[in-house]
Amino acid sequence: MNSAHQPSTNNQQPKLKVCGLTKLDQIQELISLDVDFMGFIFYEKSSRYALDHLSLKEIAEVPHFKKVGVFVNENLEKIIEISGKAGLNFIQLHGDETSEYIAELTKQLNQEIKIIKVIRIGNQTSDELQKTINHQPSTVNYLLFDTDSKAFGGTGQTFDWNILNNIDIPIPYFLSGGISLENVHQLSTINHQPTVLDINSKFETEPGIKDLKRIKIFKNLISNI
Ligand SMILES: O=C(O)c1ccccc1N[C@@H]1O[C@H](COP(=O)(O)O)[C@@H](O)[C@H]1O
Repeated sequence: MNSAHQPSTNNQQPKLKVCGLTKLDQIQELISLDVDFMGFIFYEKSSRYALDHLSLKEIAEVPHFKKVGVFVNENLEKIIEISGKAGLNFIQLHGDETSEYIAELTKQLNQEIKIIKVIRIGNQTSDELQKTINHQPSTVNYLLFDTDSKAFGGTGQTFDWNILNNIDIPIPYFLSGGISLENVHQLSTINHQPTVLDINSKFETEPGIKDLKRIKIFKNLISNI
């Protein structure tokens, strides 16, 4: 990754990703709402594991061109197989995937599929975080910042967004981790705005069941940012 890249403020209106989808009728409604990215979790330990509710064929037939598959330390063959059968457009690597792993995945993956690498933020310093960012391979298309946890993600916990003001983020990024109707106004404290806001557990009535009313309100709120 080119660390000499100048930071940009990205004043564009953020796009929206809704993650942890498990129900076809809800997916249809979200498509009608023009949600930009649809997230499916392919991590068996998640309470939002897509394949407990949907088949790969059903996901492939979802008429949307920004379908994101979320994987945690998964073996490469499985990612290649699922991404092909489910017609994924983005792979979100939410575990501890190394540069070597990402390089190998990029070689084997359909070249049209984009890679989102998650960086989980815990108690690292901004210098440590910057190093992690700078060491990502150039084949990573987007970063995603989420709160660190033993469960890897989907906890509804936020991290201190201030740390993003102390680092250079050289490529577009997704912001996630407990984003809600209650805290979205604090986005204005971030200098370099995220390209995509990734919402999940704070917009659910139970894991995998989305609260569409709240998502509509959120979408309206961010379209006025
Ligand atoms: O949602 C999950 O169950 C999950 C499990 C393992 C890895 C990632 C997971 N979801 C991702 O977590 C973030 C933040 O979610 P939340 O808003 O804090 O609930 C989001 O990127 C999901 O893609």
